[in-house]
Amino acid sequence: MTGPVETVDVVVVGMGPGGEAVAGELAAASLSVVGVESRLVGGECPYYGCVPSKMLIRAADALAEARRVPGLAGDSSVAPDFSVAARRIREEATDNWDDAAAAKRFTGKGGRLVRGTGRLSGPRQVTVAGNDGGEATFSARLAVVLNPGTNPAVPPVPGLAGTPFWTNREALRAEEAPESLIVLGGGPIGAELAQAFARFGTRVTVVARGPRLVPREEPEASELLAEVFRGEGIDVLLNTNTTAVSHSPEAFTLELSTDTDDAGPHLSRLSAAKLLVATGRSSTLGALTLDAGGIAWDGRNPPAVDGHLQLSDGLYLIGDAAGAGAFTHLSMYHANIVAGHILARHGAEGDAADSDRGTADSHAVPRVTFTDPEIGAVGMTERQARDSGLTVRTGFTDLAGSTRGWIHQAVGFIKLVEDSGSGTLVGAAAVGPSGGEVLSMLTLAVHARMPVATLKRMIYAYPTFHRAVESALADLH
Ligand SMILES: Cc1cc2nc3c(=O)[nH]c(=O)nc-3n(C[C@H](O)[C@H](O)[C@H](O)COP(=O)(O)OP(=O)(O)OC[C@H]3O[C@@H](n4cnc5c(N)ncnc54)[C@H](O)[C@@H]3O)c2cc1C
Ligand SMILES: NC(=O)c1ccc[n+]([C@@H]2O[C@H](COP(=O)([O-])OP(=O)(O)OC[C@H]3O[C@@H](n4cnc5c(N)ncnc54)[C@H](O)[C@@H]3O)[C@@H](O)[C@H]2O)c1
Repeated sequence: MTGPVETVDVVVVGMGPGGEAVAGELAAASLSVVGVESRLVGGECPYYGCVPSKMLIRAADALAEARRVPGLAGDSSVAPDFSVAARRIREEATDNWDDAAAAKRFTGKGGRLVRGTGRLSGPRQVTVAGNDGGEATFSARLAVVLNPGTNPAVPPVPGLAGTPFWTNREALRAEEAPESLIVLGGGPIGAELAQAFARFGTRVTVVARGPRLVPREEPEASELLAEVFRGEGIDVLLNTNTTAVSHSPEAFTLELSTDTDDAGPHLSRLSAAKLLVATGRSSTLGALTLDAGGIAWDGRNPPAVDGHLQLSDGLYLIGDAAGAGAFTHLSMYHANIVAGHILARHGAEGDAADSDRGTADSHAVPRVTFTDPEIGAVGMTERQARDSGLTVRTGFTDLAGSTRGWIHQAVGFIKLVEDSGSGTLVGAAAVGPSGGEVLSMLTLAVHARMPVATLKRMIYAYPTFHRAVESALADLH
């Protein structure tokens, strides 16, 4: 049973980066928009994700750079103070995890913010269980946009539940660097935070279940990162299952089982002051009662959307929850497409504006893992390209062998993945200092399906990091 139903133009459930963008644009275009948010307007990225993690990483990289002075420019001594970065995160980035400014940004555009948990109660109807205990139901004339994001996943390791482990949310609220830290999971969250804490003096061990760090990236990136981590004093345990966790006031203790090639699993025990669980994300779709909106869901994979991100007519699913990648830029890209589609449907912008924004295209999604070296990548890895049936040529160049790489004493590489049938790049990785920035030209090449022949005729400034792209092109074979 629901109470009286209020009719508005658009309801957006989940005000993370994509939700906030679509709701804000439509409200500014004078549509009546209700934005529903159960936690913080802005979502994971500004409070517990991209922004605070990159502030911590920026600070940690400054420490690492200062430690590179010997051998280049004399002596240096570095006295890390985690509280400086923690204060910047608290005061400058998150306003002490208070979203008043973000909420005002939305309401200032004419939007109406409803704080609570939304669920579908009809194909284009949302019922909100308010954070204040009340309930409200909204029927949308034009559209319902679902942007619920994800939550940290917690693996079913015996003993883990109920211990005061960290997820990214607690780690990025830390006021001091712990003496020691076990990071469970070697994906982007685990890798970025492991290196950042280690550079502040924390003794870090990464425990990864699989055979490599950042397993979605090229194997060369995984190998290089493991080598760099070990060189910085971070222990990296691969192929390692955690069979039990216990916690005392002093420490977490993990029982580990490491797969070895020869004598069967190696059993060991590891203790540290803190435990960070970074083993992936869990879906938030269950709370949305998609079936009440006429959408069948298998309870696991995100349901399919069309090119305009619609689950059904006027019901959209965007952002991390749509399953095409968990990146802020992808959530914002979705938001732009959906806002154009809704405005066109409303008649506020013509069909031309909608077609200008296009339909969702995932062939050139860039991603950057902000470790040092930075791992920038776009499109398919070599494995993905081969598995998709393409005839593949790859080109590789070691950054250390380039002039800039040698001057800089950098480690890294450029790897190109070409579909030799079309003579275009379908994927690329730029790993090294500012790898995410070097990536931009490769993202353009993959996005625009630029012929490799054109790229080979381009002039690459000397001595830049991106000039290594020319060597990788010459290596395509
Ligand atoms: C540590 C970390 C670092 C990251 N670094 C980067 C990075 O450098 N670059 C990058 O591109 N991405 C990064 N990401 C990923 C990025 O944070 C996400 O891709 C981005 O936040 C996704 O936005 P979203 O809007 O889809 O979801 P979210 O940001 O998760 O927002 C969803 C919102 O919906 C709300 N919500 C959910 N269900 C309901 C409901 N039923 N009713 C009401 N509200 C609801 C939630 O409270 C949340 O506020 C990082 C993530 C983490 C955790
Ligand atoms: N720079 C960025 O853009 C950035 C940074 C951080 C996160 N993110 C996004 O956030 C998402 C989540 O990141 P994540 O690193 O949590 O997830 P992930 O799924 O990418 O990696 C988690 C890793 O943990 C491993 N794992 C799972 N269970 C385990 C266990 N019990 N013990 C040990 N290892 C285990 C998995 O095999 C996997 O390799 C990513 O998809 C990413 O797109 C992006």
